[in-house]
Amino acid sequence: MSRNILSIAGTDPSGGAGIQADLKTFSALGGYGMTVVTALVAQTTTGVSEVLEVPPEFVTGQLTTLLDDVRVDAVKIGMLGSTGVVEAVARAIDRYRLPNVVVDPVMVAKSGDRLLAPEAIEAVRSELLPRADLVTPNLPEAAELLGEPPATDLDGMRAHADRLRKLGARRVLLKGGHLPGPDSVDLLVSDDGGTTTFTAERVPTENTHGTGCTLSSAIATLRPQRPGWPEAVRDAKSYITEALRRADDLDVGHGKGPVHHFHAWW
Ligand SMILES: Nc1ncnc2c1ncn2[C@@H]1O[C@H](COP(=O)(O)OP(=O)(O)OP(=O)(O)O)[C@@H](O)[C@H]1O
Ligand SMILES: Cc1ncc(CO)c(N)n1
Repeated sequence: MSRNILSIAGTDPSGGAGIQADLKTFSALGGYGMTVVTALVAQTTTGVSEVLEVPPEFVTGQLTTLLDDVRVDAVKIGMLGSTGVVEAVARAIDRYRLPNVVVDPVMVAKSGDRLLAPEAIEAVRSELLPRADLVTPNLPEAAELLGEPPATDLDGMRAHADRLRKLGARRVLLKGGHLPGPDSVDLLVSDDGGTTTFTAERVPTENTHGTGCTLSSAIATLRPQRPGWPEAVRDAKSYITEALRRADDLDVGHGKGPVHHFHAWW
């Protein structure tokens, strides 16, 4: 049976992050990809120049139109932008009992540009985390959600992941890509409180645009194809690592280029 995977996120005309990265990832990993757009973002490998938010009522319109027709097997939630959109998405998760909800709490692009209004962080904390089967923050995002300084080592990451679970997320994958060191280590805290680390050798590339979007989309796509979350995370981590290793094969833009979503095909 084919699996339908939905991305609820913003756009990236350069194709490396956001909805575009999500669709490529779903497709590369054997999912049928679908999208609900929350914001139109004028951005490329060098940064964001403009954002046009989609009104919350129209996000709801897209969701109800789609979900009244199509069965969804997993959801990846990325850039939401505003409190109203966070609330619209939370209502749809409840109304349609959406399964396998992966929340990537996107706040700031790699270029440093904000993708979530500061006042919307509270809505992500109170409305979205309790509805997430898995939340996938990077270290600064976890720190913002907790109102604490970012973790600087694995013990600190464990403490932050535990606290995010106390805020209601069923599982937390805290991404350690921002820590220095020869390895890039992510920490999964499962619904029973058990922890698993996923370690990959750090790839020496500047082309890291959209890594977070790609990882969360890979997990959402693989979850219905694997026995559990740890297996989905393990195989998603292999996918993003190989996509990073092959990123320099592409020739896209003058800044931080995209990862190679179709490395297994080309
Ligand atoms: N240079 C690298 N080599 C290997 N793995 C990496 C590298 N950079 C990031 N990763 C991995 O990529 C995944 C995404 O992590 P990262 O911390 O970069 O996400 P992010 O900051 O949310 O990304 P984004 O900028 O797209 O929002 C994680 O599994 C992380 O460990
Ligand atoms: C639309 C969008 N979502 C997420 C990110 C995170 O990098 C980005 N740059 N753009």
